[in-house]
Amino acid sequence: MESVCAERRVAAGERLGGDGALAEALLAQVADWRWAMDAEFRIVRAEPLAEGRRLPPLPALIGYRPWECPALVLDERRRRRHERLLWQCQPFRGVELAWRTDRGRQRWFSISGVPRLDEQGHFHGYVGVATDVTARRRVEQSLRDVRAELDATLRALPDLMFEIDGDGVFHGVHAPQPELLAVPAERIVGRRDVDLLPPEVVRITHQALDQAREHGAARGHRYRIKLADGVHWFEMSVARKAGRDRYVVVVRDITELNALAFYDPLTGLPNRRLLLDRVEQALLRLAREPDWAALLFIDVDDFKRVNDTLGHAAGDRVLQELAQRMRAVVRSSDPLGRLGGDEFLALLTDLGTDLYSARRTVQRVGSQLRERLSQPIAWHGGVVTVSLSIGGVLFRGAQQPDRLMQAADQLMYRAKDRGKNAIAIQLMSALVRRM
Ligand SMILES: Nc1nc2c(ncn2[C@@H]2O[C@H](COP(=O)(O)OP(=O)(O)OP(=O)(O)O)[C@@H](O)[C@H]2O)c(=O)[nH]1
Repeated sequence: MESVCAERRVAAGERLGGDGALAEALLAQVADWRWAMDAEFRIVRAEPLAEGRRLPPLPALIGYRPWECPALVLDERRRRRHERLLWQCQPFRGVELAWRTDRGRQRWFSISGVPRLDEQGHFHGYVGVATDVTARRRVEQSLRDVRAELDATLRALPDLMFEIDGDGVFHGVHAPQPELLAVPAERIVGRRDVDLLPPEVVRITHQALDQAREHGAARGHRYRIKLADGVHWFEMSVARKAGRDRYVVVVRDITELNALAFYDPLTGLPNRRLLLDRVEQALLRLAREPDWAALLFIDVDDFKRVNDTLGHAAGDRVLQELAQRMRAVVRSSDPLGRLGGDEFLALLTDLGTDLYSARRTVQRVGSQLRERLSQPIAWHGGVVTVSLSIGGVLFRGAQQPDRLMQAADQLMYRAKDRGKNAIAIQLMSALVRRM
């Protein structure tokens, strides 16, 4: 069947050959040089189709089979396929082979050929043309290089990556650490974020998408999600894909960074920054409520002595143990944290509307803190015992955080002045008159 087609093509060539100059001109438009092979597949002719084309030295091919010619580079797989076609006397097109030039560079040619058959159908070799496809091969190679570089970059990044459209439908997922996914990767593509993620995460995602739709990119959108090993914090960055309502979303696990930025590494309590932020948030809420609240400034007595007599490591151990005991006394919903050194702060909220019972609660929490925290702490076969001085300021309504802190600090010093291991409680309104 193929050889019948080939014969037809040869016949057509002959008809065109009637107007040889036209056929030549046409051929020169689509190819760079032509060649002929004998029945043993040896190249017997190789010549340019037009003057002035920069071609490798074509005579270098003469007398060789393509796969034996030193100038041509044909890998084994391609060689076998090509040789098989020739042995079957099949026409072929678009076989690409490399030509190594003397300057050590490669040029690529796409070769097409048809068998030469005589009237009895006897095979006499091949004729064909070749086209320089080096430019296209170089573009393909640089695309492959870009792709390989992107792949390597992706593999080096620990971040989760998603492709999502403006309606929140996922079109792709890249998860080098699958344990960070809230939903297994194979269940994500083709589904909407609202069906997979908690509403708060969906809200933050759409905020980021809206921003990226308008400005091209969005950064720094943070959210938390509960995974198998606990709560993780993530930061999301989004970039819009050119000209489409499609977005690349990069999600970084910032749980550890977050912990470093907001938690005291020694005690695990909120650090000064997070603590003051939480206190400010709570004060905003309390300003609209009738309930009393109290800010406690807690300072360890003679803590320097622990460091000086038992060493810094003993001091660290004491601070860790005190923090744990404080956490057990103060309600978990109330802000508690380490201000620095041996100073801690707790905000007791929702103490009710009755001043007398609010004051009694503050007194009770203060006593519990002093009682529990002064229990001996084991250290290298012995024990360490410390006491606390606490200043407590009772307030309600709108308050300025720094004024409250200042008042609680003053009261803590009043407790120290009374010989330490004491608590001093006062109403903010009474203090303000004297401040
Ligand atoms: N081990 C340890 N010591 C710390 C840390 N941060 C601060 N300190 C020490 O805590 C001590 C705090 O001492 P002060 O509050 O000035 O004084 P004090 O000895 O507690 O005396 P009073 O406050 O008057 O009862 C200093 O010696 C600091 O070096 C820490 O993270 N670990």
